[in-house]
Amino acid sequence: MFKEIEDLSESLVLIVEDSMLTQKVISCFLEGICSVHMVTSGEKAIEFCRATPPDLILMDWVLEGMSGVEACKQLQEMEGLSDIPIIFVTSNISEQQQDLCWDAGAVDFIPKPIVAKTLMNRVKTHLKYKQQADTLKRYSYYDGLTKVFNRRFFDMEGARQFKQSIRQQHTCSVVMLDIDHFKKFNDRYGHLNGDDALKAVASAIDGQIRRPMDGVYRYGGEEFAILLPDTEPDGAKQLANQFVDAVKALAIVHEDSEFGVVTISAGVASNDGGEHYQDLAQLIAAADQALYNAKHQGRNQACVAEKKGA
Ligand SMILES: Nc1nc2c(ncn2[C@@H]2O[C@H](COP(=O)(O)OP(=O)(O)OP(=O)(O)O)[C@@H](O)[C@H]2O)c(=O)[nH]1
Repeated sequence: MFKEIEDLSESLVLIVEDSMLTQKVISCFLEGICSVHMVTSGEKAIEFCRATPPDLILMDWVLEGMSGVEACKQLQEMEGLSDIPIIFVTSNISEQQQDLCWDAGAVDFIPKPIVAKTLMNRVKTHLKYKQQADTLKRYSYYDGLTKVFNRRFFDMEGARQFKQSIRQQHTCSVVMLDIDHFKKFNDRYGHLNGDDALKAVASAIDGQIRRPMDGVYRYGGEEFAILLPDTEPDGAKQLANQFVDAVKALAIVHEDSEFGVVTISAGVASNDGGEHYQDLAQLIAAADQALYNAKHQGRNQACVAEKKGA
């Protein structure tokens, strides 16, 4: 599982240090282990992390302007940045100062004057921990078979995106997809071929996604959900039709289907920025009803949910 974790060369370490000499010493010791970027203040460190979150931060205690401890505290409180490990590199640190570092969220210390072996080993150890944590996170968000996001992540991310769309009065759309006559496919071609078909369908759907915030999730056995934040009903319908066409174009033979190949049906629902649907469950129920209509009207097509009260 952790095979890919051996190589640290792609890991990025941010050095926050105002002495040019110390910057040089640290980057020299880390050469060949990982990539490094250097900044001279806590403010610049925060700015850099916002744009390019590093895998590890080596933080000086005494800095011009914001102190290292203050920068550490602020980073720990920022969404998406709180899991970046921070090691303090500092000399003559008192017990009270050590307390302050731990309380701010530091994971370790490296004493000055810097001993090359200590620096290299601490950096390697923390980069490996970070890689392992990132890998575990990835595994817990993805579906093992199809490599798209899993249901657990959908439940978390979907609820968050739905709430955000209500707060910002933006439209949020969802497409529910289901493979047509998949039971018959499994019965005729076997479960392993069924698994291969599922993988190909997931990849074809994922291949249609262009915006970074859009996401494909395996919702159930042969059912997928696609979350489309900031997407108007027309755009969602267009994308749903693209999914239908892309799966048909795979031309996976299915002799027990009226289409001769594997196809999908899709249902689309959108909350139009207001309180159209109370929560994500209602939005999904509407998309599911539209999916049912698509099945009922002959499959291999996408239907849009009827407006409430229509
Ligand atoms: N190979 C494989 N099959 C799966 C997996 N998950 C669910 N299925 C199968 O998908 C089939 C779904 O069958 P149904 O719900 O009856 O739907 P359907 O046959 O696609 O019929 P319609 O939806 O009406 O077109 C079942 O036979 C499940 O066993 C999986 O991970 N791998």
